[in-house]
Amino acid sequence: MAANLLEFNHLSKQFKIGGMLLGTKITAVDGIHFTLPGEKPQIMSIVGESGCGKTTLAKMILRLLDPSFGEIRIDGTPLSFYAKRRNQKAFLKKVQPIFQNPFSTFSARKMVDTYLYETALNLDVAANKQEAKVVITEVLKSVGLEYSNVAGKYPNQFSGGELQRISIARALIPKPRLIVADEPVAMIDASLRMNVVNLFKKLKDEYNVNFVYITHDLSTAYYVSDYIAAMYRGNLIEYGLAKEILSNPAHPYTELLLESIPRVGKKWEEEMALPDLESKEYAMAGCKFAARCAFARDICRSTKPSMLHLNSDHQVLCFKPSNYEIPTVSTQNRSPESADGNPSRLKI
Ligand SMILES: Nc1ncnc2c1ncn2[C@@H]1O[C@H](COP(=O)(O)OP(=O)(O)OP(=O)(O)O)[C@@H](O)[C@H]1O
Repeated sequence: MAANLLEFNHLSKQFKIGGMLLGTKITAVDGIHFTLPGEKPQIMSIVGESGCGKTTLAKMILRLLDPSFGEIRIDGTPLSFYAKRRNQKAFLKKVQPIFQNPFSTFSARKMVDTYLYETALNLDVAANKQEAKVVITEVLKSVGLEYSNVAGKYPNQFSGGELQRISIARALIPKPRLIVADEPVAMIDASLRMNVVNLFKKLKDEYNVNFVYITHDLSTAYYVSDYIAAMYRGNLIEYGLAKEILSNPAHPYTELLLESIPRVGKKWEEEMALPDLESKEYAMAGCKFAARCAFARDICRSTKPSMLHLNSDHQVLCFKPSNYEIPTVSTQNRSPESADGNPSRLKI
């Protein structure tokens, strides 16, 4: 049996904020524990509003940040294996990043094809410039660009969308196992976003490559995802096959996110503005979403939910689908039913 592509084992990342004396800790990623199967290429979207921990998680997958607790494994190998200097090139051959802003990915003073040549030569994909040109021509073609239209040009001679396609081409050069794309379309005109995201779908099969697609924009995740991981204040609140989650969201927060889909291009954080709650929510005793949840009962405020496996393809961090029952809480502690169960929809 193929190893899982990714395993997140009780993964947490804490940051210290504030001064030495009055400082506090924020748990940006909080005990995340799930796996992404590896037998065929997948696109897993990590979705959630601003500040939920998506970028922190992406940085840990890319080894740009070390976990505070827990570990990530890729194809069964802990990422700590790649910390050794002699294994770092192997990591770059296996995992490639695409960042949000293509204009800061490429220096304004450097021709963009220089980056492509460097990647091909440094990662041993090509032995010389001539071989590199063949590889570069192929990857550019895969993202819909001609070598002759790219070579010798500077970043400011391209649109944001073109430049992001060049970033994707560069990431493809070592034929990686995984590409981690953190908000890759956030800086691109709304009308061009789907072009870029649809490329992931095409490249997934063409290059047998997996994608972790990080976005606050569920409307694009909706079309490309095989798996969806929804995050809220550092917690993984729902995870599973995209078609399961999209047709049958189990967490009230995921439901709200799905309701926002028709409003393509709207950033959730623009309407879900509750910044004063943020630090309180991170430190809450119970479910971090309880203060905003139309279904919350006392148990949600007092007790942390644990992951409930609804079926083999779908899990949720919520008491509601289990009818507010948890094995570890005695019936005396269970709270009385609240109101009508008819959600007054939160405005997002
Ligand atoms: N280096 C850091 N030091 C302190 N706090 C941090 C640091 N990086 C992230 N955080 C905090 O961790 C939380 C999660 O941040 P993160 O950037 O991972 O969220 P996000 O979901 O990617 O948000 P966005 O979509 O706005 O980038 C936030 O409260 C953020 O302020």
